[in-house]
Amino acid sequence: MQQAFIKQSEPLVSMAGSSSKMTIYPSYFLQGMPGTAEDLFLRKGVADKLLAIAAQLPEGRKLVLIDGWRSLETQRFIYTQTVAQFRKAGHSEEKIKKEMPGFVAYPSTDPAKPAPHQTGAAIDLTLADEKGWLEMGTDFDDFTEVAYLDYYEGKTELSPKERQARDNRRRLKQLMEDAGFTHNPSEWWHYSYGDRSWAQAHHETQLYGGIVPER
Ligand SMILES: C[C@@H](N)C(=O)N[C@H](C)C(=O)O
Ligand SMILES: [Zn+2]
Repeated sequence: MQQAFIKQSEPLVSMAGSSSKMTIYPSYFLQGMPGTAEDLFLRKGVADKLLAIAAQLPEGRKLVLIDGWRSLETQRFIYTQTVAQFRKAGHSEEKIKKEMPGFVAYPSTDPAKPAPHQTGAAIDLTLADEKGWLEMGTDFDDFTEVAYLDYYEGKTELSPKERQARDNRRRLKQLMEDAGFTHNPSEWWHYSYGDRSWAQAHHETQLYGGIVPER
């Protein structure tokens, strides 16, 4: 029997031009991936939370939204491409199996067990100021341990650039967690509100299921 997600009827809304303190950088569209659009969509409730975070940012600071709702086609493409990259880099099949769930979720055709971005409740994002994206220590989608959210925590010998990255990751985490989002320990850029990992972290019921309009 299909699980009833209590906010499943909530619409996806466009984030393009939604706030002067928020920009979109639809990375997968810009990389020419299949199933992408030159816009970024999120569940209305998730979008409202991000708009509230953006509104409280200091002058000159912005949120940069990199990816939100993701089609099955795009999730499949990223998954397949990343497995191929890991194999090319010489990673063992055991290492790939262990690391993939943290870096790229398995593409699901079951709306009751969706990959996080298929729900429209997961967001990849960063912070920017007048000079550009803030230092975070790695690029977006750098699938190495340096991207782990806590990578710089507990390290005593940090360069000035690494200290900046640690502090900026902390800033983003604080903003997101204060608004009720949950983080992905493997990726400093990935947060969610209302999907399965959020439900597990908050001892709540998952609010949103997948939106899988494709074959
Ligand atoms: C692919 C990356 N940007 C991402 O979103 N990873 C998480 C784990 C996902 O695919 O849900
Ligand atoms: Zn993500």
